[in-house]
Parts: sequence; structure tokens; C-alpha cells
Amino acid sequence: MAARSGPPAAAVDPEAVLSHSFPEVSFAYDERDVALYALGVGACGADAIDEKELHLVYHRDGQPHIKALPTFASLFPFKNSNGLGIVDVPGLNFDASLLLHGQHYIEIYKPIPSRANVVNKTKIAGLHDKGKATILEIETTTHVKDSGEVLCMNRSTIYLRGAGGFSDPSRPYSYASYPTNQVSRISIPNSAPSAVYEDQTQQSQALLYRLSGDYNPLHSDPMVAQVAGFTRPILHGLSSLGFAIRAVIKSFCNGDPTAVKSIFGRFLLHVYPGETLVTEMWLQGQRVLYQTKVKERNRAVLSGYVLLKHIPSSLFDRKRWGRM
Ligand SMILES: CCCCCCC[C@@H](O)CC(=O)SCCNC(=O)CCNC(=O)[C@H](O)C(C)(C)COP(=O)(O)OP(=O)(O)OC[C@H]1O[C@@H](n2cnc3c(N)ncnc32)[C@H](O)[C@@H]1OP(=O)(O)O
Repeated sequence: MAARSGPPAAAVDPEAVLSHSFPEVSFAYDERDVALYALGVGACGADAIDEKELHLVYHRDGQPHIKALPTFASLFPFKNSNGLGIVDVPGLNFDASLLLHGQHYIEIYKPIPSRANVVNKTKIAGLHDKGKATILEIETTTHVKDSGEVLCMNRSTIYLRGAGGFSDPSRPYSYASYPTNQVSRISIPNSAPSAVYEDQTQQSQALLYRLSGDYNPLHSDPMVAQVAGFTRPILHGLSSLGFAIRAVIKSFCNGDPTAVKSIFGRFLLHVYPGETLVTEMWLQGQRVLYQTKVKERNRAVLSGYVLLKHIPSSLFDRKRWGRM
């Protein structure tokens, strides 16, 4: 994504932003993309023959195709033109070097195939003036090109630091086209988590993850990271989300990536590649609440929930015995 030069002009014209329509975008992906993504979110990172994860990166001849993680779908919005497709939105002036990913929501309607020709339809789903920042929400629905079957929907919440203050502070502008309770910040239970999963990110994690399609230099260029206020390049929010959702799938779905219906995550703080992610999880009916902390700094960096299609029967016993 190219940064605009100079400070943002009086930042946002909501009418112009909301009337923008995005072009449809077609693209294809295959198993190589699916496997590369899985490595970028740590699959088999601790054990190259992990029986709950090898199917995410490899399949032997005669076996079914490798399986796509549900969060593989989070890459689809990055196929939109001009990076994220937001650089050219009229009436939206912002400094791209200050952009952060704030939240992400995914609905999965069909298991994500390991290869497909697909089409993105994108629209603006939200715009909020937070004074010091503007929040822009982009919704991308992806369907299979030939059949028209709808696969998934991504709603990306983008936090544009320094671009707010375009409305009356006593009645700040806020628009959303969806029920906001889908993505409200979750409260972490006081009880002990049902499961805890620890994962080590690699120093090269962001350099590997970017090859899946988010080439924002914030994650690779030390100078750009410094301008954005970080001591060094930070990990993509969607890579951290991928780590957390892998933890849920391993802990509650016996490694089956098709068991997930929807996913929500709020990025609370940046992660530096090389840090250790500890994901605590609480099973509440079909929902798994989670919170991911960076072990080295003991800070929460991500929290949210995963809605499962059903509670796997193997969990009934484990639930009875409490903590896994
Ligand atoms: C199409 C695909 C698009 C995807 C684009 C992504 C491109 C990627 O390359 C970019 C990345 O991956 S960046 C890395 C991942 N993200 C991060 O590391 C951000 C971590 N979070 C933060 O730093 C702070 O929460 C921060 C800075 C976000 C907010 O902190 P503060 O400024 O201190 O905010 P605060 O004063 O607490 O709150 C102000 C108002 O904003 C709301 N808010 C806060 N954090 C939010 C968040 N994470 N997401 C959404 N909204 C958020 C608050 O609720 C508050 O609003 P209100 O006053 O109405 O309650």
C-alpha cells in the first residue's frame, strides 16, 4: 500500500466515502497458497508431523486434498485492487503509514476449498469518527465463480490514526450497516480457561506471512515501522488471528478446520515477530471465547470468539472433567 505524502487534509467526507462502490474482483488460488498461508500462521511450527496440522500443509498421494484453515478466507479482501482497495476511496484522506488493523470478523458459509476460482464483492460497512482516528469497515463477500455459491464474508475494521475529527465532537459521526453486537468487545471470564495453548512465533514470521498477500511495509521495513511508532516491524494482525484460531481448532475441534462457523477478533496491541503467543480459551455452548497474550510482555494482544458449527462429542467428557 502506498502512503500518501504530507499530513491528511481535513480528513473525511462521509457522504463521498459511503457512496463509493468497489469493482468486483476475480482471482484464483490453489493448494500452494493454502499451505503457504498455514505456515504463515504457525501450522506445524513446533512439530513438522503434528497429526492435527499436517493436513493443513501436505497430503500424500491418494489422500484427499489438504484442508484450508477458515482464516485462509481472511486473505481474500487483499485481492481487491490497489492493495486493500481503500487507497482510492473518494473523501477518505489518511496517512497509510499510520493505518492499523483494529478488528476482523469472518463468516464461513461453506468449507473453504483448497483450490478455487472466486469473485469478491466489496462494500463499505461502517464509518466512525473517533476524534483521534477514523474507523473504516470494509465488507467483502466471496463466491465461487462458476457456481455462484457464496463461500464467506470478511468484515475488516481499519483504524486510521490521525484521520478523525471530521464531525461534531458532541455527536461524533457513526454509521454501521450491520448489527454491531456481532462484533462487540468480549468480556473475559474470571474462571480458569478451559484450554491454554502456547505458540512461538518466529523472527521471520511476518516475512513469511506477507508472501500470502499483505505486503504492507509496516511488517517488513524497519524505517516504515519506526515512522508508525514501533521499534521494529510488527506482525500482521491477521497472522496473530490465524495463530489464535489454530489454537481453538486444535483444542476444541480435534484439528478439523471445517468445524468453524464464524470468527471475531479485536487487535488490542501489536505483536513483534519472535514473541510467544499464549491463547487462553473458554468454551461457552458453541462459542469459544479466547484471549491471546504475549508471554514476554505479559500483555493481551488479541481477544474475540469463535462460533463452532456444533460442540464435538469428544468434548462432552472433557468438559465434565474441567480444564484440558
Ligand atoms: C480489507 C482488509 C483490511 C485490513 C488492513 C490491515 C493491514 C495490515 O497490514 C495492518 C496490520 O496488520 S496492523 C497489526 C495489527 N493491529 C495492531 O497491532 C493494532 C493493535 N491495537 C492497538 O494498537 C490499539 O488498540 C489502537 C491503536 C488500535 C487503538 O488504541 P487507542 O488509540 O488507544 O484507542 P482507545 O483510546 O482505546 O479507543 C478509541 C476509540 O477507538 C475504539 N477502538 C480502540 N481500539 C480498537 C480496535 N482495536 N478496533 C476497533 N476499535 C477500537 C474504542 O472503542 C474507542 O471508541 P469509543 O470511544 O467509541 O469506545
